[in-house]
Amino acid sequence: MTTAQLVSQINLKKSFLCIGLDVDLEKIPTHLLDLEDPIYEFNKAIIDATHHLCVAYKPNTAFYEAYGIKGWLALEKTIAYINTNYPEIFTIADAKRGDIGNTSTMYAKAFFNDLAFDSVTVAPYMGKDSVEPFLAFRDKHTIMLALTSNEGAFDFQTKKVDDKELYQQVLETSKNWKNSENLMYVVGATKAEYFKEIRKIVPNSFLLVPGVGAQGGNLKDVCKYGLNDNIGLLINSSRGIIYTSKNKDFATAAAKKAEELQSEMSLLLA
Ligand SMILES: O=c1ccn([C@@H]2O[C@H](COP(=O)(O)O)[C@@H](O)[C@H]2O)c(=O)[nH]1
Repeated sequence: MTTAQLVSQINLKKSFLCIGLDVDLEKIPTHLLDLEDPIYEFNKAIIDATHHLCVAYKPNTAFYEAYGIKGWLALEKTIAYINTNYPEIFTIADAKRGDIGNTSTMYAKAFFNDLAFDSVTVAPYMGKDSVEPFLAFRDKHTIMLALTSNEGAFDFQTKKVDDKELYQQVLETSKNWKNSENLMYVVGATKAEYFKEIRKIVPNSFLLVPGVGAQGGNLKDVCKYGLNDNIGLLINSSRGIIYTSKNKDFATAAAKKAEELQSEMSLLLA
């Protein structure tokens, strides 16, 4: 999916919501556990109930890898289900990869070619030659960690390097990499006070913003400086939406939560 197509979906749905599909078997309704593939059945129900309210889904691969081969198959089936039934939805593999060049190429092939995700998250720590293999996939998007939502973000990301904070260096440096127009960045909703500065460095880039909901981030605070002429934001909520109810009504309960966020977004876009 191109950025223009993503923006057009946002305008159509009046939503820049991304729903995180972080499936934990201990948190899903128990009646699903009797089924052949509970993870997939849970996702399918959530997707069918919420696809009109969001523009993106973000499975975090850890929640699938934790269940071994069954988990990976459920991930494969989930992304195929979205691509087949809701091709207008932007898909994000939250895998936080990045390695020496030839290894990164294999990661990129796994998520872009084999699983057919639109995008994958990568860590910038190993630098340019670890990220450019992802950027070489011109019709895909690479979403690089810039300033993360967790407390530990302050351990390194805000430390000064050559007079600038490390996350600023990451943003500025990456703009010069080959095919950098395919880059988006992760910035945590819990770091709302940094968005003004971040928008000075990357005014036009899309930002994937996790941390609304369970981590306490606030949509309005992020939008104050985060929105740009192209909207430029994908706001993620995972636990805050998908685990609203543990009963048989879990999918409609999730849709209700998603609708609350979508309504707030539609007002901010008006
Ligand atoms: O800085 C980051 C980067 C990634 N994440 C991921 O986003 C979701 C958030 O889930 P919630 O349940 O809405 O808190 C999860 O997959 C994280 O690994 C992040 O939170 N912060």
